[in-house]
Amino acid sequence: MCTCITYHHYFGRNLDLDHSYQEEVTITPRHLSFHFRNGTVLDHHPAMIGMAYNCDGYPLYYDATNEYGLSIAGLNFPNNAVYTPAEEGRINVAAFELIPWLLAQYQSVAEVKNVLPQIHLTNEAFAPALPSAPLHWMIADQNESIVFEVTKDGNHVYDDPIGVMTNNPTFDIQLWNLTKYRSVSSEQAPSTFATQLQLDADSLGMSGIGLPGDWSSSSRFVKAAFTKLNSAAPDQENHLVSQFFHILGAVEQPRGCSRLGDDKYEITIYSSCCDMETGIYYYHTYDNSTIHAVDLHAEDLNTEKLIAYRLVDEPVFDFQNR
Ligand SMILES: C[C@H](CCC(=O)NCCS(=O)(=O)O)[C@H]1CC[C@H]2[C@@H]3CC[C@@H]4C[C@H](O)CC[C@]4(C)[C@H]3C[C@H](O)[C@]12C
Repeated sequence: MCTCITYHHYFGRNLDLDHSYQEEVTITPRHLSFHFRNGTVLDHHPAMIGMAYNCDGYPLYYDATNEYGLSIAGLNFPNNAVYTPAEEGRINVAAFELIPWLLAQYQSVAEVKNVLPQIHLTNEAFAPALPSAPLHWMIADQNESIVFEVTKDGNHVYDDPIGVMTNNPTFDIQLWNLTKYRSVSSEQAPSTFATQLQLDADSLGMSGIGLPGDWSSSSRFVKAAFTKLNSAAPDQENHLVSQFFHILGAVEQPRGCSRLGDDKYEITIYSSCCDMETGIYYYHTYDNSTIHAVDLHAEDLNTEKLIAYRLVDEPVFDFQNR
């Protein structure tokens, strides 16, 4: 499972999975030539930065942001995502191509909103060993967020007024589910149990009782939404980035709490936070909580080959007395 959020001008996600594909922070320069399965070739386009599994020089992005700040993340959507074979006369885009297709051609969510209804997502695999993954996408810029889902009844483009997305069920149900929690609060609430019984508060934070604490997709949605929407951070770059990771931290998965089988557990492999204004991609991994950063504009972007940075994932302790 995964969780994706926007916060101020930042966009990022937790990638929750039992193993890493050796993904890397990956910069696609402006002249990498994209040969899309529908025949379109784009050999100059805005540069992009994000997390990708790089296969033969092609970036299979999980999440990415382009030079204009347009950002997209793919999240698991099992049993709901429906891709079908390419059809003549439609804008066929293989599911693995959606991120580069949009980031190479558009600058804002407003533009993307107009094209998504026309796109036909196909089930073409990148390679036989990499069949298409059942995904849905959160797409954002500095002004707004949307969610794109293709299910058995077609394309859905939802406004995402809270800037949060997780996995199943479909986005309309995730949003509606929030109504169950309409009375939880970050304030110190008065005793309302019954007029004839006044109950003292044992601690702070009690008005949040009722918020889910488990790691299911719909629970993470509620908890991430609550944490983000009540978030208060000093309005300075470094504090906002730090706060961003705390919001994602509220729904991160410690190894052991969600077992997939034998020795397999779902964990938060990495958490990312991309500055949509500057193109700086911040991340930390499961075993290294130092925030590392890669700057899109520190590279020569007028080139043709992927630029990739391996994730730092070794535990490191910074001793203060030796
Ligand atoms: C699994 C991940 C979602 C995390 C998640 O939600 N895990 C819940 C598991 S569980 O459902 O709870 O058991 C998703 C998110 C993005 C995906 C990659 C996108 C590019 C590429 C597309 C190709 O077509 C197939 C290979 C490819 C590398 C994809 C592999 C994998 O699919 C990725 C990592």
